[in-house]
Amino acid sequence: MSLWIVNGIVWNEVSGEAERKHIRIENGLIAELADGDSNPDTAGSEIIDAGGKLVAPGLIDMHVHLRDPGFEYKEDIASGTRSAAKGGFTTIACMPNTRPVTDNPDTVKYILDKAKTEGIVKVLPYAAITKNELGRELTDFAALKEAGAIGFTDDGVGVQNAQMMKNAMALAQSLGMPVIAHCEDDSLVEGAAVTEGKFAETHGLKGIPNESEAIHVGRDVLLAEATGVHYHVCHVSTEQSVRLIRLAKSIGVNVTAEVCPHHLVLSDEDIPGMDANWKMNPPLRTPRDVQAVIEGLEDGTIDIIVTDHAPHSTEEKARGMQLAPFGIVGFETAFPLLYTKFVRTGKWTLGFLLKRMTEDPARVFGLKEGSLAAGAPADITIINLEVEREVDPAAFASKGTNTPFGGWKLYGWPAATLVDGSVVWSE
Ligand SMILES: NC(=O)N[C@@H](CC(=O)O)C(=O)O
Ligand SMILES: [Zn+2]
Ligand SMILES: [Zn+2]
Repeated sequence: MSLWIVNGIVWNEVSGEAERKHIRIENGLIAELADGDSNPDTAGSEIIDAGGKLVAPGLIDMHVHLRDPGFEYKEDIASGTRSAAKGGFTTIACMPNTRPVTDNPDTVKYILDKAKTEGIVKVLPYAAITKNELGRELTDFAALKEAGAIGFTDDGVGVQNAQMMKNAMALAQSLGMPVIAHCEDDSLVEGAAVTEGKFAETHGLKGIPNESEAIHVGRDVLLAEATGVHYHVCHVSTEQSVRLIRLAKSIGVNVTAEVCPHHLVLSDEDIPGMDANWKMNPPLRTPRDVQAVIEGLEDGTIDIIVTDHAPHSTEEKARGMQLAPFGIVGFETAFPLLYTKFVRTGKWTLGFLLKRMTEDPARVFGLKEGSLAAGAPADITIINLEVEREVDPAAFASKGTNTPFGGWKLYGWPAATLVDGSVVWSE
């Protein structure tokens, strides 16, 4: 049976304007975008009336933590994909810092199987670069690719040894797979919880310096140049990293990069006190860094936006700034935050924001999703741009409530999410 989404507002990249359209879906694929003034023949079809809401390609998040297997008290594939769908995401790529670490084909298969039975959005697993993410021994890249892994990363920790990273890149390159890097030199961090900057100074804390991230970016773009691999930088947070990626791109290195909403809207000077809901890795940086990552995203140095959704339990986060684990949840605030802070204020067009969360991640990782073109999978998010609501962590679909954005008043709330033409979530 066909499905019509009528009276939706669709962003037209060519004209740079929003237009009213009716969308026909057949067999889980986009079949047709009809003019909003036309009167389509919907007889015998199912109909969703978007009622003037935005109809966007389903959002794509290439950096998330589903915590399954092993840390299901923080999140699992059922709760994590529900949280994603509620945030408007239809494809998510999950990190391998699970228990066991996703460093073996069985764990990749477990994630894919469970996503099929209990997940409600598309789940793409990454596999670890090194066994147990310990940085000592490479995993079996060929077997992990065969099992369904889409790339290799030790997210959560940096690969400390340059030769290990070079070997990983050469092997990934030979298999046509990307290497995705959490950039952090352990010797420069040593137990610090927040960035070097005003907050650390005021509270007499040791800070995490910008170089701890950028030194890996610099090393790795050289190794990417030498090996030719597609090298993707995780959660860019510093001015120095942006500068290095910009230079590497200018000389043709095959490098791409991502940034998180929190690094675009918050600096260390916004941290209200010793509250671990403001603790994540990389940490909130200085206002100067925030400006640099915004500019990097705007000029294309940074390709995509990801949430780095990193749920932890209330008990873990209650251990305080110094002892609590790093990470904040992100699915259910990402779009409203960026829409409210950058689009409603006139800094970005709606098209710019949508592209960085749909078409660009699809391009960078070679996915067929991320577009409303005829023939594309009917992964769709219907978003209410006009209603203001308060962020209520207690109402999250995620098991995690660890967010610094509780109580923020935002616009741009998803109203319904479709995957392959089926409604998987609606308010
Ligand atoms: N970002 C975080 O602060 N934490 C992530 C790890 C990571 O993304 O490096 C986690 O797994 O909790
Ligand atoms: Zn990371
Ligand atoms: Zn992460």
